[in-house]
Amino acid sequence: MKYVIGVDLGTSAVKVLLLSNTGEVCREVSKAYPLIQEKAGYSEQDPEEWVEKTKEALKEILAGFKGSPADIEGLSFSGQMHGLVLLDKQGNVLRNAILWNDTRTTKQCEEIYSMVGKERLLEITKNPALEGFTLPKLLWVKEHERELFEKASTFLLPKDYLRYRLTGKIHMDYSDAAGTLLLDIRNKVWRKEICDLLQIDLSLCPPLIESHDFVGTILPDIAEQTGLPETVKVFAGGADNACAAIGSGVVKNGSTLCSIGTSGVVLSYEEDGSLDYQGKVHFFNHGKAGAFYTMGVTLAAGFSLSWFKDTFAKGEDFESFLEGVETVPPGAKGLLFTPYIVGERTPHADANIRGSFIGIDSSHERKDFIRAVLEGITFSLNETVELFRDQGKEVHSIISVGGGAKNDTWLQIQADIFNAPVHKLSSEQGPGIGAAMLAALGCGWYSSLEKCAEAFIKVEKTYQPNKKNVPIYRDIFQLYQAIYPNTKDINNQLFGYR
Ligand SMILES: Nc1ncnc2c1ncn2[C@@H]1O[C@H](COP(=O)(O)OP(=O)(O)O)[C@@H](O)[C@H]1O
Ligand SMILES: O=C(CO)[C@@H](O)[C@H](O)COP(=O)(O)O
Repeated sequence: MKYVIGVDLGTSAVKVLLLSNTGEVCREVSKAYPLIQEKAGYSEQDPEEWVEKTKEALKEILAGFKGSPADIEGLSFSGQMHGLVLLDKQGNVLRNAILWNDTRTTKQCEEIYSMVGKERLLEITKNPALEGFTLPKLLWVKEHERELFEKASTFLLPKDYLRYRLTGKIHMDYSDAAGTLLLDIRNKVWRKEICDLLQIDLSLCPPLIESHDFVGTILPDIAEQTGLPETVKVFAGGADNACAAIGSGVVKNGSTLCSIGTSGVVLSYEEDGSLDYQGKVHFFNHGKAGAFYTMGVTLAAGFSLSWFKDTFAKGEDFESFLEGVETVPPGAKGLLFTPYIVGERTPHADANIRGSFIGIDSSHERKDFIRAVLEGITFSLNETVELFRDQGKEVHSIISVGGGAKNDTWLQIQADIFNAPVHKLSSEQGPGIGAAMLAALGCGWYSSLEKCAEAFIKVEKTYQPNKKNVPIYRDIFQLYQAIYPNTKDINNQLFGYR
């Protein structure tokens, strides 16, 4: 038996999976790290934490592994997207990473539009300027931390930095580079035109590679610290959403994915880069070479639930926290929640908007609030499902992955609100499985990701939409949609008090 490892560098934790060549998940270890939120709108992490926690997780995987370490052939990565890691000439980290859910860069997004032009930006990158993307973060550091910026020799995204520390090699793969706003996504080159207009030195952009490309073997000291053999081949890996697509079999036309991690995304496969969504949804390179995907993003999906738990039920585990939500009727007895607790992306690209509970009644109990949070997150994701349907995409069924796919009631709520069967896979770790599949492809075990998907991906259970609940949720969704326009102005006025 041969094995591969998938490392998913998430926002809440790094999750390391060991899979056999038949796609069985043999070992799984997760190590959490904190967010650093210095003020409202800021979100950072210390890259050293990613490295330390990954080494700990790998060591634990190896310690409990019954087979021979020499049979572990390959390793690849999936990573939270967009986060800016700045390195100096010696490869040292210059500051904390500024993450995808950090929204301090509204001014820099305006600067991008005024220097590059909205139309031109869309033409090259197929995406609008959003606070979460990497280029606005680079501009923020250039403006606010000039001295530090001048020391920068290259920038990386989170999993690229981790790969660099494990192999000593500096690269970025296309699926993650697509989220920087510097990549011409159809021609797969860094765009000098954007760099020049914004006075960013093109040499800051690292060499580009495909997600399944071989990068090198792991460094001897990493092998020694983790127990991995020095022969393990490392492959580039991809953006976590591209990897979640691979790990759920979204590698061909007509398949849709819902991934609920810290963020939440609804994602659809695109064969080529020709369709024009006018920037209403994100449009990125897939981890499958030559393909693309479109997706809408809820900034605080799982994060809304964990925020509510940590604030009002600190220390409780998710299982006991979610107990009883299945007894609350759809609509949480007239209680609605919007998950805009760190701003929003799809369909409202608005860094200032904040969340609401609407309809609080003295009869409401804790479980009603929790149900309202689950429903609100799902309504937000349904905005993207509806956007896809409006563009003529058929959403026949949806594969659900990520931490949010651990709970039965939530999966049923997804089927009822999306009005489509929802498939739960044998492992909810879509991004980690996708990373392992890239390693399996790189090792030459399979001739294509499609062939690998046939072996690695198994549907465990399907949740059919409940005929009674679908029309109830359809009506409540319209009320949910009315909250954004009615709270936008109030939130703008509250901004100064945050
Ligand atoms: N048992 C559970 N039931 C429902 N949701 C859960 C459960 N455990 C974790 N989650 C949700 O999953 C999220 C983490 O998912 P994960 O895919 O690990 O995120 P990330 O990749 O961003 O680190 C948490 O924020 C939480 O809301
Ligand atoms: O910003 C995006 C996608 O554009 C996020 O989806 C990040 O990629 C973080 O992912 P999770 O940690 O929530 O999986």
